[in-house]
Amino acid sequence: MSRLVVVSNRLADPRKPAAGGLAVALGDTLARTGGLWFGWSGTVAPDDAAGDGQLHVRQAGRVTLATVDLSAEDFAGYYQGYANSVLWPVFHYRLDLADFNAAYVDAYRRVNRMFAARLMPLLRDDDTIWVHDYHLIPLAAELRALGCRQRIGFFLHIPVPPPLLLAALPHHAWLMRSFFAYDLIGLQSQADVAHFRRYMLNEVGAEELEGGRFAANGHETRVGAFPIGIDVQEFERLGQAPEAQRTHERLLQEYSRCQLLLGIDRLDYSKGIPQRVRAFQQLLEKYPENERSATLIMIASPSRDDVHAYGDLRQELEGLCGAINGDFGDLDWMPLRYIHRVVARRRVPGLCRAARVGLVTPLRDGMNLVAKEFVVSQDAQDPGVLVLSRFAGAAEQLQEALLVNPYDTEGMADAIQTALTMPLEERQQRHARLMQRIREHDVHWWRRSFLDALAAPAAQLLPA
Ligand SMILES: O=P(O)(O)OC[C@H]1O[C@H](O[C@H]2O[C@H](CO)[C@@H](O)[C@H](O)[C@H]2O)[C@H](O)[C@@H](O)[C@@H]1O
Ligand SMILES: O=c1ccn([C@@H]2O[C@H](COP(=O)(O)OP(=O)(O)O)[C@@H](O)[C@H]2O)c(=O)[nH]1
Repeated sequence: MSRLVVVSNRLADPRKPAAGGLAVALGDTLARTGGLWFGWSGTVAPDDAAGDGQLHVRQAGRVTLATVDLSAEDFAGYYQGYANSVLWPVFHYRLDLADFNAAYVDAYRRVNRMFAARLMPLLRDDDTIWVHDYHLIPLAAELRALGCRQRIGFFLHIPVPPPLLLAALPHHAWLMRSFFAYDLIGLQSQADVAHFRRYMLNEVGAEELEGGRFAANGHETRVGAFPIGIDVQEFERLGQAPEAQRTHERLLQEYSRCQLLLGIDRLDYSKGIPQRVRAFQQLLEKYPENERSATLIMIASPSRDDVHAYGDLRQELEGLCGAINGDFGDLDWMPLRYIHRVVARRRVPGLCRAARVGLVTPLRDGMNLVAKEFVVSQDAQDPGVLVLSRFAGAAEQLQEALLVNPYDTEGMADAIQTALTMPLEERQQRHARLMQRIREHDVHWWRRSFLDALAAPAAQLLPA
């Protein structure tokens, strides 16, 4: 059997908890298959250090972790710059937040070339290479230029915007053509596949062949939707462990007179956090029976702090939360608990189980694994209700959630009220259907279906 080589910017030690869906999912995948995980070490080398690109190799269970450092200049230009100030906002439909600084794309190319050069000597002939996410779109082209002949698959964890938005990227033609160096491209949803297809046909002039294949300039690639899932069994085990149980019991005690609403996100403008807070405020105004009862716990863990737009968001949010607590709070009740810290993953199931309503309301999101974790954490006899943005990738699968438009404050407040007052039988029915879908399409299904498609002959049809 060929060895799996996973390449991603962000790594996690598969034996440790991690915030961020990509690291969580890849950790779960590699813990099962073993293999090599290659990417950024998370370290920015000081200017006088031996230099960027220094390779560190260590073993974590069955997984070999091979990581490289970045220089301060590359970290700023590649990670904070092109990846998170250009690609992230554009792919999340936020052209207004994009910073098209010409130096960023140079750093992005440089780091992708450096990654390819460091990875190449570690590869074996029969390896299967699986590259992840927007940080590394040109990596396969760089590897091919160095003579790499192994099969290379790519999975994009973030959404694909409509072609005209993509075309606003100054280097879109170069970037999008570099996808043709991959044998297979996986996207999160059918909506993403539709946008990708239209871009390839309209902007690249690619020829569409059978089975999700596209051809242009003598190269061919395949594209399909492979919605990422969670490790349901592992998450259920986590939920039964003492730490999750303790978290659950402590919350029930502390908030015994309250109905808890919960949001867990990285503090990111794509997650619609201020919009959610405004909807909660509207709930308290429009349905005053919730005063002294409905309490929103909002975990907004620190993320990409040095990127401008993230700092602005933090300020906005802190102002909003303070205003709501000031306007509605009393000596013995605060409507909102805002926590700007990472919550250990082992506590997440206990937190979710204590909540009557899970609020997952991004303006745009590739998938959103918290939506799935919330459902799996519930007591099937007395489950909480998931309020889910129709703009999260997860909404294509989780149709039995209460789907909302996060831009519609009043509509969202009404949906939260519906969730808070939903009869037990309806909650049970919705939960059972959601569980079935999440179990069927778990992280192992995701890995298997992607890797099977990558191993299959190019002409084989992709799953619809
Ligand atoms: O690595 P960071 O810059 O700290 O950011 C964390 C991750 O954020 C994004 O996660 C995405 O992947 C999830 C799993 O597929 C998906 O559910 C979510 O919708 C995406 O936003 C990013 O794509 C990752 O590269 C980051 O590691
Ligand atoms: O304080 C936190 C915040 C998030 N997470 C985990 O990080 C992942 C977030 O993944 P998601 O797909 O929802 O969003 P992303 O952050 O990747 O955009 C989920 O597994 C969360 O349980 C966590 O463990 N602690």
